[in-house]
Amino acid sequence: MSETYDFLFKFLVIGSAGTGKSCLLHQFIENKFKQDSNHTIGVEFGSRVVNVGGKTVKLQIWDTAGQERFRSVTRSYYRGAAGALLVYDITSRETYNALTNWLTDARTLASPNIVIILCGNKKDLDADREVTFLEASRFAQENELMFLETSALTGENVEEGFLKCARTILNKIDSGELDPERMGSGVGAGGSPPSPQPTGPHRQDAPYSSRCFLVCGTVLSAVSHTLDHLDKWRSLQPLCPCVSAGKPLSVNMLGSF
Ligand SMILES: Nc1nc2c(ncn2[C@@H]2O[C@H](COP(=O)(O)OP(=O)(O)OP(=O)(O)O)[C@@H](O)[C@H]2O)c(=O)[nH]1
Repeated sequence: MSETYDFLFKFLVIGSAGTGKSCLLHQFIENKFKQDSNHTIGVEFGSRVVNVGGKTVKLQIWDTAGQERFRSVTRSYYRGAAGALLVYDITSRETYNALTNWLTDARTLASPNIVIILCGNKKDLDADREVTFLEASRFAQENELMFLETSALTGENVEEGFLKCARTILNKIDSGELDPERMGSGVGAGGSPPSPQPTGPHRQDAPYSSRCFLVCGTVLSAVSHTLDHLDKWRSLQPLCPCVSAGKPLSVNMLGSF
């Protein structure tokens, strides 16, 4: 059955490795905590239709890997995002200190006007807290971000985070500040999803070349070629026109990297 919605928003979930990005996405989509979450390889994807301010909005959410070695791949998915959850772990000052870099990437590669909500995740681990609510809210204020502390484990504020971001984007559309018709706005009208438009070697107009597979190989080199990992890879495959244009990936090809 096809879904109907008024708008489609492209969202990113960004932040350092281990902050709980995949668990936040899972909690939002499945309404439960993702047990045994592994590091994301490249980019994963989820979507959910929500009602915000009387409108039906489909959120197309890209969960990016936080590990540095995937940074060049994940950066190519920023373009055209309307909103982002910027995640740090309240029990890890290191992940908080990295926020400025993530923010710069989002505003440079997605759009200077991207709507960002800062999420201090693992709120349930208050006893191990390394970052206070007050300092993070100051950081948010100084950088014009919305801010919430969340817990992917208990579900606290997870829905609120995504909805707050969506509501702000809708308000910008209503006020005329954001033109949904503009290319790269990250907003699509009902039934016409904005394409992911990755840049770099995966960009839509890139002809097939060995270089494309080399980049894909960078992702794959981090993993052994078990069927489980092949499934992970397949979640990226439709986004890479180099692969989808008649060059299906096989276990043998994986083995050749
Ligand atoms: N206590 C607690 N643990 C959490 C929470 N969210 C995630 N975790 C744990 O934190 C670890 C990392 O979670 P992930 O969701 O895989 O982290 P990630 O940010 O997606 O990591 P990368 O994919 O490497 O970027 C896992 O062991 C989770 O079980 C939370 O809200 N509370």
